[in-house]
Amino acid sequence: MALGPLILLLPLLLLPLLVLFFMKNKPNKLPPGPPKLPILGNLHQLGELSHQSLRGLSQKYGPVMFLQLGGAPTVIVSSAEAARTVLKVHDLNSCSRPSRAGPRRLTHNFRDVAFTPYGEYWREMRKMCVLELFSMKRVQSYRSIREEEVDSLMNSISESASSSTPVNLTEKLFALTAGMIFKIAFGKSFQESEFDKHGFVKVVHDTEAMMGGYLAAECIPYVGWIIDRLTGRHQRLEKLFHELDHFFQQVIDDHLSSERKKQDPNQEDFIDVMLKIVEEQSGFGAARFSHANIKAVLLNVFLGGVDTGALTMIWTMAELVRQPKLMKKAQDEVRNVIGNKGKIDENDIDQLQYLKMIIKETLRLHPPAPLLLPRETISHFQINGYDIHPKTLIQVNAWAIGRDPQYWNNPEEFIPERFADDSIDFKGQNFEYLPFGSGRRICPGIYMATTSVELGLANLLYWFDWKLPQGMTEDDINMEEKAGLSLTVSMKVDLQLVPVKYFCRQS
Ligand code: HEM
Repeated sequence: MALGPLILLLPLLLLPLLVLFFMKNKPNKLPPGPPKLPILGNLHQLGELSHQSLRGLSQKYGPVMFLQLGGAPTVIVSSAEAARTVLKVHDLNSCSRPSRAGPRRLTHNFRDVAFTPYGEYWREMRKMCVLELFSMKRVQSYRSIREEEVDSLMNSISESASSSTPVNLTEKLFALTAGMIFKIAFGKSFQESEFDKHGFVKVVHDTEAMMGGYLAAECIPYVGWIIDRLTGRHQRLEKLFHELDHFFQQVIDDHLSSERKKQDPNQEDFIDVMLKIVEEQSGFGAARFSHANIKAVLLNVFLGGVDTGALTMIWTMAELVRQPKLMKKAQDEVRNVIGNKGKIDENDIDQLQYLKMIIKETLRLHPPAPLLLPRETISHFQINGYDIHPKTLIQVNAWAIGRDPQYWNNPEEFIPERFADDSIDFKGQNFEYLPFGSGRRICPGIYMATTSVELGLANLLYWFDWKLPQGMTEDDINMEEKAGLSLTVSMKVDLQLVPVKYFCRQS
């Protein structure tokens, strides 16, 4: 048979298939969003304080907004209702994480819990973390560590108080949370570790930048990898990986050394706990739990535990010193509850209701992770009638939601009393208030975080009055946020305050 007529008939034969194809892939209703550039998409509109620029854009385009961030289709969620739809109604559809190159490298190919895409392995890791590392019982077992670290900070502040010199609270509080995490996770003193203070701050911030940002290779096809090499980003990632890996390997080796003293089973550090799991190999299906898993989890703990807690305390002190009436109310509370006891017991903290409101208010105005951690969708769903496709990045702007006048009166003002009736908390059920996220991926370290933050702040308020350095007034405190592509947001300028002894410490 001649082929000519067959070729002519081909379009007719294919027509039904084409109709079916287009029906199945009918144009979708994506959320609205700003116009985009070729290749970059909307990356150029993010700015260095992306939660702020995204709030600006969402005021124009709506609480469910579509952006193309380089190669990544992204939906920005900026209302409590839309956050509820993503984090509760469609939690299972949207609880994965994007597989970016920075986290992939630093977590030994996603052997951690925080950055690992959703699946059986993540479920096992999350279970292990929740039951073994961050449980209430385990966190309580570290009480003496928290108390020792806070005590040593109070002693060092006392020295500055004797000479009436300002204290760099940003550095001190960072060293406090680092001190706690080093002992809890690595069984090692921060002061005696190889990281000096500034070196450590830098490592934490570099790691956050790598975890939060993109490599050009991920955004710009074909040539992106060249840009990463020219800008040095690729080399920085490799250097950081080796630096962290060397440190984690050293602390693991110390634990395996025959010279190490037998640990009190009631106060095992995180490495002790995880080395036992390596030995027993329970759970984790076919995947073996190895030293690489330990290192990846340690990285999460190091990132989750140090910066966030320190930032919460720093922003709190900055807000209080700007409003002396609130500072006094908080100090009166803690001094009345503790009296002349000269020691704050963690059991006393439950009575510090005003302090708890203050911490909630700080986390509303200054959530340490303003866009939570990025999520990636697994399957298609709709929000407000818009289609959200699989493999879409979802960012919830918790910072913008926490300052939205639709949910909060005088949202830009620091008013702890708004939490007086206790009906709103941060456990992920109030979608207008999400400092720890919500749903399957909610922060598993809430209890660990709040115990350290409450103890640290209660002590700062009990032992000292706080004055501004000479020549400064309350309005001079710079409350701006530091620009940078990071997962967390710090104050632009370090907080320096002068401590004045209220009680004399017996050290
Ligand atoms: C004030 C302190 C803290 C804040 C504000 C905070 C906030 C957050 C947020 C917003 C997320 C992402 C939630 C989501 O995707 O919905 C998260 C996840 C996480 N946080 Fe925290 N966090 C804090 C302290 C801690 C501490 C002390 C630890 C442990 C030492 C920790 C460990 C983690 C881990 C492992 C995840 C990942 C959970 C997962 O993906 O399954 N965090 N945190």
